[in-house]
Amino acid sequence: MPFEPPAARTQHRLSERLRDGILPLWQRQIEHPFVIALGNGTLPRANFQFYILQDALFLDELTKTFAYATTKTTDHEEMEQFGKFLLNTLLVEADLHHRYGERFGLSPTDMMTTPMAPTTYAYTRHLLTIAAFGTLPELLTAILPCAWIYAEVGRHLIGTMPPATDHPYQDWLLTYASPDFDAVGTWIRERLDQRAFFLNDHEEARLHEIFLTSTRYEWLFWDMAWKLEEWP
Ligand SMILES: Cc1ncc(C[n+]2csc(CCO)c2C)c(N)n1
Repeated sequence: MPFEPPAARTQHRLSERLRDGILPLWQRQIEHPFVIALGNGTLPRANFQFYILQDALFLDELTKTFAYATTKTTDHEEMEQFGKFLLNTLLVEADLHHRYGERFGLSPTDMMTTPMAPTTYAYTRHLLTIAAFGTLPELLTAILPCAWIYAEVGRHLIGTMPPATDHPYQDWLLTYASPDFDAVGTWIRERLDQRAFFLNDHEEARLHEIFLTSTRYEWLFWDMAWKLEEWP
């Protein structure tokens, strides 16, 4: 059933209306057993390895959504920012993956020849379809949960239990709890909120649907790595 936004626009900011419309699902991200085990360091290495391999494939496609974003604006500041996100996604994440790849004895070829699991495939098709055919507000909405949820998960995990120096996933936790990473989500929210003024109810309803779908896929991504998802 399509998502029904609340009739009254009680929240001033569109980004807050989007999140408040699906708060229970939002909360369930930090309650997922994969996230809890990642935070307390008990996550089995096989699950983390599966996650890192799938995430490397995911990030390659996310990079392409930023490339599409530059074609949907004439504002130079936005074009510059999308270019920075594109490069940053490639560099920072490649570095994180490279380090874990080395630790787990995985070569870049191992990483790139791993097939996408069903959820990685479905989530990236969702993002790329909107990136190719959608408007800029639709694209910003599609990528917002990915930036926002990771910043919240990072902050939550570091806040509840600062990782010991021998924590196996310390790099991952510090990357996503860093203010630099939080700035990505903040910038996307600001841009989206600025554009919200020009959207009619129908267009806003479409954004609620897109936001819900991306948030569902973020939850499914943890779940995929927890269950080591396979194709039938
Ligand atoms: C499934 C999945 N979702 C979100 C992120 C977090 N993330 C990594 S790079 C980037 C964009 C800005 O560089 C974001 C949001 C992830 N790693 N994997």
